Amino acid sequence: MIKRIGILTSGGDSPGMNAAIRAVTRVGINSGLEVFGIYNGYKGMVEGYIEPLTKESVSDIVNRGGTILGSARLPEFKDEDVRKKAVKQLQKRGIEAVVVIGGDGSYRGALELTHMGINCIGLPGTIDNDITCTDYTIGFQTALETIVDAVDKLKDTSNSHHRCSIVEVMGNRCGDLALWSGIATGAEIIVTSETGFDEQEILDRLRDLDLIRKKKHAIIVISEKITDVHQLAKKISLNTGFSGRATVLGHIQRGGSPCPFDRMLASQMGEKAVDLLMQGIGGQCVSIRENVVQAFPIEKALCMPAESRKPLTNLFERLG
Ligand SMILES: Nc1ncnc2c1ncn2[C@@H]1O[C@H](COP(=O)(O)OP(=O)(O)O)[C@@H](O)[C@H]1O
Ligand SMILES: O=P(O)(O)OC[C@H]1O[C@](O)(COP(=O)(O)O)[C@@H](O)[C@@H]1O
Ligand SMILES: [Mg+2]
Repeated sequence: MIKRIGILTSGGDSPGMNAAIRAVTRVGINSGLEVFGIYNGYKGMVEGYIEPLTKESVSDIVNRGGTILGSARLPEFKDEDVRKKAVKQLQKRGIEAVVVIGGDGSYRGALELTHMGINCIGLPGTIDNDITCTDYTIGFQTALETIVDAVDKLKDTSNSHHRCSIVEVMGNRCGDLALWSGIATGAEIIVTSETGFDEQEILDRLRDLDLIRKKKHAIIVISEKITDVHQLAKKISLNTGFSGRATVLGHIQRGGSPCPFDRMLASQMGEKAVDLLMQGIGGQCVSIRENVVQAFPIEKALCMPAESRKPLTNLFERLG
């Protein structure tokens, strides 16, 4: 039976990571384990920035955004020699297993560590919702709320000025934040890597919305890394009846108090991670599928093709 586990947060932070840290710590301690916080992701693991966590040290964080453990990206962790240093740091402290809260990159690190004898369980902490084996990642719903709030506000001012507002949202090649928020705010156009980007089609559609549909404003929600939204705004001003304005929401989407759904998800997933480690299981990640929190092999999770969002794209078109 294991006695000591570690916990870390890695990659881009997400609201709900703290709730997951709290759940792993409290469930772990209540199950007779000693729990160690590993600071700044894999960087802290390599450097030995590791300290014990107590029930008290995770008090009052269930509602806080960010991560009390800090997060970092350490590309060198792909190097086996660097990982060996990390394993030594864990062994020195008798830490036999680790809960890794992060996205797909962090999962790769967790799998490598498991292969090196440190059982790891991954929890999906990312706003992007780009972990295919889970219906929702911890932080996605909160980020969605932030985006919806921002778009609602932009809608007001766009309406007053006969404007087209382009709102660029995060997602790192996953269009879920754009698609969900576009539907929830009644946007006129949604652009993701799945829908594709055709500038001419967008300009034609905006002219139609202006001249035929007599719309007072238009909202375009677009995923990051698709086009230069400021240039697009200029083209809209030049070629349609709307004046174009672009807003890049940026890191504001990553902050804020987690919504109840994310707090619940983080708590349930944290509990599951501890239970798995106590059964001697590693190399798995926790997911929620059709409302059931369950384990899934990381190896499979990393090569699972993204589910088509066609049904939601169709819904969006039928709502137009
Ligand atoms: N192939 C890999 N092998 C080992 N560690 C990795 C690998 N890919 C990523 N990592 C580690 O995970 C960290 C976070 O990955 P990243 O892709 O930036 O964020 P996320 O986990 O949120 O997707 C990286 O900085 C690196 O330390
Ligand atoms: O914080 P950075 O380094 O600017 O990275 C921005 C990226 O991180 C994210 O916010 C979250 O991505 P990960 O969860 O995979 O780290 C992406 O949506 C975005 O592309
Ligand atoms: Mg990622």
